[in-house]
Amino acid sequence: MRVFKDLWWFFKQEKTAYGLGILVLAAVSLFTLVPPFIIGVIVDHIVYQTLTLENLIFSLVLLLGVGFLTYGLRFVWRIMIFGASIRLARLLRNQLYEHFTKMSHHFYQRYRTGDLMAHATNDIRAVQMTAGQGVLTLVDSITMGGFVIITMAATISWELTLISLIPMPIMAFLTSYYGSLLHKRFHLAQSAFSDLNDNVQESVTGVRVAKAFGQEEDEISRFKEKSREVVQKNVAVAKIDALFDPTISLIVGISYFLAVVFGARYVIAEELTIGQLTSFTIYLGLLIWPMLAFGWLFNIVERGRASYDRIRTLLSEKQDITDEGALEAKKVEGIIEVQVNSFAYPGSKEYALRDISFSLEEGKTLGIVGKTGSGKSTLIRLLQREYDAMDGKITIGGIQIDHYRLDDLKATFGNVPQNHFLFSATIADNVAFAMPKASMSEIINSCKLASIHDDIISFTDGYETIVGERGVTLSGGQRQRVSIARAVLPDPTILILDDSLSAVDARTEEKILSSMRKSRKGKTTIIIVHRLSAILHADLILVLDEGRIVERGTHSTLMENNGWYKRMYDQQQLAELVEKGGQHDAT
Ligand SMILES: Nc1ncnc2c1ncn2[C@@H]1O[C@H](COP(=O)(O)OP(=O)(O)OP(=O)(O)O)[C@@H](O)[C@H]1O
Repeated sequence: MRVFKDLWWFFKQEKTAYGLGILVLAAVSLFTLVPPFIIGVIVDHIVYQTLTLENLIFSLVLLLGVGFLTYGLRFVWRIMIFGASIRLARLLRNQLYEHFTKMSHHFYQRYRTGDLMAHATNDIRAVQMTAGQGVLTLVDSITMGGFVIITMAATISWELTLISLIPMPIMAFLTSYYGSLLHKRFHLAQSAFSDLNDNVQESVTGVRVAKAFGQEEDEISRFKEKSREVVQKNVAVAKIDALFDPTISLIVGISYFLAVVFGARYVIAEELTIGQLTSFTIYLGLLIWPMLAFGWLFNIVERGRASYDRIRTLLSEKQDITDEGALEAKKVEGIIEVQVNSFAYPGSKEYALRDISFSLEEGKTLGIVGKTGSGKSTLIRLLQREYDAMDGKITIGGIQIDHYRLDDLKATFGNVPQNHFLFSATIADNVAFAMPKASMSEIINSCKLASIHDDIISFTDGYETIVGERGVTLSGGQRQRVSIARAVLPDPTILILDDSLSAVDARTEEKILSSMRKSRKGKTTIIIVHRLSAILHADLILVLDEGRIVERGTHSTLMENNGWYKRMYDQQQLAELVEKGGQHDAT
């Protein structure tokens, strides 16, 4: 029952709904006691042949009246209690969603998407059940059960009541035992479901890779295996679930047996009337629901507790990048100065960056190159404050980046990440993602800048073309250019292109870069590339290797250096020449 204590904050917040709902529920329990009583009285009238038409009509009207009243009241408590539980689900869903959106990359590395989805659906449903069905079963088993037992004992026979209730403690013991078993098995079923969710999510996302490698059969059999596991674990839950009802029916059956055997003896001894025994057996029938409710209560509460614990654990995950210590709102601008002595990713022992120091005047272009895994993306992640835990400091305009507000910092950067993502929406909406109020001409301008405008207008629906999940209807190069258009639309103070031109040909790349040079005059641009011809005009080029800067300068100074940069540049030039069949480009 601890979950009720844990959810107390919500019950307090919804005290009117729960207070009224519980009162009405109790009133319904009270009114339910009336019909068995009336039936007992009518039976006695029949037995003693004292039934008059007036008596009968009066009793029937009373039965009808009580029937209609409980009908109305049942509607009211449902709206009150179940309505409140739906509001709790909405509240938790919103809290979780808000929390997810605030969490950093590190969080998403630790939790699998499938798990997070399962928490946001199944767990919330289980908590909603606790706040709705759970409260209902708790209140109903206490009020209805209590009222019925008191009425039986006070108005009919306390001895017969005691005898008929003898099997009850066994039921309490069994239901609590089943409850704890259920909790364990439910936990396993839930994690198997999370696993399956994860598997589906990964398979759907990677379906093209699976097809390309002819791995469909393997994927299908992996899925079947996971699916079989989920079924197995859920059957294990269902087996315990299935024991609840028969156990309760058996115990109720024994109660009936005791009531009829001993009740008949009381009737023969004339200590009870037949009408009273009739009422008694009907009351006993009324006890079935509270007993079932009692059994279900364990079930619901066990699930609710496990789910609520998981949700709270998620919600208690601290945001690792916060606004704490930030100044008042301030535009982020000025010279970028980086002094990173060392940085390792959380949980990793290896340093991803070491002794990185450079400065970049506002409006200049920085090129970052180096072998794969040399730390290029890491450097720009630190610059955008995606990770905090580093030894060193990064300032923009003389102010440490963690002294800026996060919103201000985010508004400064336009980023085209390596693994860009297009939403299942129109191209125009995708481009305007960071600036939903952008005019159509602004959207078109940024698409022209990204050299994607001509492609877009060649589609039947032009800018209204819907791109599928992750942009499956567009080619890799087109998707890259839509992402570039999205990043340049707000005309960011600092634009970052992280290997964002890899899928376009050299000529298009040059076209995009030269129009950017024109349109972004006076604004900072950071370009990470593998094709060195893209950064010939950069004001500063850093060559990284194993997390350190091994060369720095402009294209011409680096060429004089005779190091990795020159070797790489010459190699790439040669490769390009070979590609063109040994012909120098005349254009
Ligand atoms: N989230 C992470 N957690 C732990 N280690 C990471 C993480 N991201 C990158 N690394 C490691 O940090 C090092 C630098 O990676 P980074 O992505 O910065 O390289 P890169 O130069 O951008 O490579 P590429 O050219 O392939 O994009 C690599 O050894 C990589 O394995």
